[in-house]
Amino acid sequence: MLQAWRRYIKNKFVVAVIALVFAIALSAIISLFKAVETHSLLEQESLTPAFGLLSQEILKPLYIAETIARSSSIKTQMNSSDIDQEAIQKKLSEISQEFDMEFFVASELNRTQYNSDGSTLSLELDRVEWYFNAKNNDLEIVGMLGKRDDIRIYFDVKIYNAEGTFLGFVGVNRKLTSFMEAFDNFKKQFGYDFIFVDHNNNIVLSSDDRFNADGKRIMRLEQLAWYSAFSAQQKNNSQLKNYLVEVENEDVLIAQANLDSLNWKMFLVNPLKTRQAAATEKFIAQTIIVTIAIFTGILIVYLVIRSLQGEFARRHQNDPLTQLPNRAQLFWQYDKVAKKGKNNSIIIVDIDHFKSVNDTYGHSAGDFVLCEVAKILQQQLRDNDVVARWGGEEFVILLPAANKTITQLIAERTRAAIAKHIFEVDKKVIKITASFGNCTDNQKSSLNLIIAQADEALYKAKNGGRNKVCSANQPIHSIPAKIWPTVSAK
Ligand SMILES: Nc1nc2c(ncn2[C@@H]2O[C@H](COP(=O)(O)OP(=O)(O)OP(=O)(O)O)[C@@H](O)[C@H]2O)c(=O)[nH]1
Repeated sequence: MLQAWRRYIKNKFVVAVIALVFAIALSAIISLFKAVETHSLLEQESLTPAFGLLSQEILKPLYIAETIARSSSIKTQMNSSDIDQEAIQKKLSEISQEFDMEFFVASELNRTQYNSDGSTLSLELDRVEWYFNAKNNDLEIVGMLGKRDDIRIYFDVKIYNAEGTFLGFVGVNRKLTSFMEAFDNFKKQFGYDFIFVDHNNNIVLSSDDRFNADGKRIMRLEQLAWYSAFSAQQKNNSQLKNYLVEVENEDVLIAQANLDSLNWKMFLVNPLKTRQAAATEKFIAQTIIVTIAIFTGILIVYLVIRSLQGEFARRHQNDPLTQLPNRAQLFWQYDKVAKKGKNNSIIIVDIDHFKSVNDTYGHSAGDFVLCEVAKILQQQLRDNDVVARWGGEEFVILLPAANKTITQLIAERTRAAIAKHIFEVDKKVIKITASFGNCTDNQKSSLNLIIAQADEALYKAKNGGRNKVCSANQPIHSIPAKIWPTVSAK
């Protein structure tokens, strides 16, 4: 018994270990795929708002200024020496309100700047330096940034007539306060810094204040450690790219976007250390959760299969000799019957002097008798009755919903059927009889208890001379607990 338990526990342990290893391996694979997926998603999620901000705050004013510079109505106005100031300022004021930016048009012909707020400015050589610098510059669009405390972005786009003659500028300026605030939040959330550089690799604007120009000096891209780690090819790349560079033993992810019309580049700089730690934590947490889920799943499936196997075995276990249900199945059948109602009866049938059949005619003759008796028992019973081989030369009949009188009648009829049956072995007729003990229970008692009482009655029948039917008359709850061993289905 102890050994069986040890074996049982050992088997369970092996199953658990196999399930655990399997679960860990499977969950690691799942988590890995998931982690790669999550990482890409995070990457995407973290970059999308940056590009969103970029297009909303920087590119939009630029595109609007370009569109105005190309519009034929503006060109016609600027080409004329008699500019309709009212019309042009009305137009600029409308656009300004619509897009929440300030615009101006600077005319080369009459050297006047018309602002969207209705004011004008005379473009005199000594007073308005930017105009003459920008005019003489090769760049078609000039981008500039104001001071950090009232941060604004300025774009001046050159206007030409159909013949290619320079007519002046369309200018736009936009406050970048919301851009900087949004980027500060973005930096807190994703750890990125942004850096804008112009065509000379001068840093025009950065979310890291250390890199912004302070009036005395302008920082250059080449002064940044991660840029020095770029290869020559990477430095010259004008495409939209992601690079992974190592700076002082730390991985830094750089995303580069080019603002072609301005000749600017924008870099998003992300030190990966914190993100890697977060990704590792996420991976471990995911692996643990998935492992527990898979392990629990496997164990549940295993236990369900075990229980179904037990149930199946109990239902279908038969005695190999007589093909009658065995003791385990009888218990299972009784449980079913007992749940339904009271008045269940048990008859124990014990072949008389069976030992002498074996001794006289041999063991196979004894087997033959057992099979014949089994057939007789089955023939005598109703469809719902169950006859099982209890062991040796003993049979148990379960009569659901049968009262004492019916039980006695059935037992008596069966006894008579065995007694008058002709058992013929090797052309010799063997006289076989059986003794019967029965008990009717109306309290849904355990099968062990009912059988114990039927057995008492059988004992009386044997003592009374055999080939007899005796009934138990004691109330069932007063029976001393002589418990029959139950047989497990395994
Ligand atoms: N042939 C055969 N004999 C069995 C089988 N199982 C048990 N027996 C025999 O059944 C006999 C039972 O003998 P006992 O318990 O002495 O009972 P009995 O001879 O029937 O005597 P009473 O019950 O007192 O009438 C034993 O000889 C067992 O070996 C079986 O499967 N096949």
